[in-house]
Amino acid sequence: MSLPAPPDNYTFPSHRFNRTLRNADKTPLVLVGCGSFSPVTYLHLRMFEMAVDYVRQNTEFEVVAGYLSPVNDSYKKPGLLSAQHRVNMCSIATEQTSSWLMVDPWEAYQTEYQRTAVVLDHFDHEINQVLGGVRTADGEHRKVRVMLLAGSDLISTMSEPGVWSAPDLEHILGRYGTFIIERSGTDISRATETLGAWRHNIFIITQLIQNDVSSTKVRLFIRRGLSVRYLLPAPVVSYIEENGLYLDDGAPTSDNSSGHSKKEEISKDASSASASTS
Ligand SMILES: Nc1ncnc2c1ncn2[C@@H]1O[C@H](COP(=O)(O)OP(=O)(O)OP(=O)(O)O)[C@@H](O)[C@H]1O
Ligand SMILES: NC(=O)c1ccc[n+]([C@@H]2O[C@H](COP(=O)(O)O)[C@@H](O)[C@H]2O)c1
Repeated sequence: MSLPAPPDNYTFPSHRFNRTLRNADKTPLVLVGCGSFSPVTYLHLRMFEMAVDYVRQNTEFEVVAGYLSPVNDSYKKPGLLSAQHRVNMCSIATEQTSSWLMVDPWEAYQTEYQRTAVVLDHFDHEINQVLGGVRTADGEHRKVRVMLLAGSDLISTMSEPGVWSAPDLEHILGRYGTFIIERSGTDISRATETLGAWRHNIFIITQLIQNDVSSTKVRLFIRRGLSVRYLLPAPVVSYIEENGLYLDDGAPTSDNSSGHSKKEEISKDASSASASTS
């Protein structure tokens, strides 16, 4: 797939990228979490920790980096605050609470919505072509595997007609693969039953300590004047308070007033994707 030009002044964040593989027998892996992150919560950050534990205990991969990729404003999901605020909140959360997570604003700062398949291609390009992959302690080059990290609610939309194009599913699940964090309210076996062809590339992670925080609930609490402390990092709570975010339903979110639903938008993108890839 062809990649759009990078946003102005863009550089791929790699300051926390582990460029030397600890175990030369393992395959280097980068986890990419795509989502609205409006706002980012502790659960979003924990998804990466759960994935790292799962990878270490159950797979032949070694995680060398983890990225949050906030979705573009054109996604037009209700409650989607501007990309700038969402990127800022994700950056505050990762820089102040994690030693290895990074935020990539490439997708958020594009001039239009970018499908997840294209976002994964962007990561693959930056990591394997531009950075040149990683090396073992002996200096041997290794290509890095890029995989999507998602909750089971997102994966269940892959069986809904019109949300993802068939070529995109093949691209995401066949070429890259995914780690799925189970989420209460989604039946994981039903969510994945139509994805059997890519079973070898789909890893399901059980939440041993159930956490059903969602950005929607956080936004609702803020609107009602309820505390959201300890649901998201304290510096993110301060950022929200200082900027008066999420106090009312509409402003100052990104423009979601055009009347288009998320599904209509994605469906439109997905069909143009099918047309361009077939
Ligand atoms: N409680 C949770 N358990 C498992 N996965 C989650 C949970 N919350 C979010 N995710 C996953 O995090 C990713 C980013 O999601 P997103 O930013 O849309 O969060 P959200 O909290 O579901 O947002 P919203 O409430 O605005 O729909 C998605 O893959 C989603 O499935
Ligand atoms: N066709 C697609 O590429 C497609 C479809 C639906 C959601 N997504 C992605 O899923 C992520 C999370 O979406 P939600 O916030 O709606 O759960 C976003 O990054 C969005 O871009 C991609």
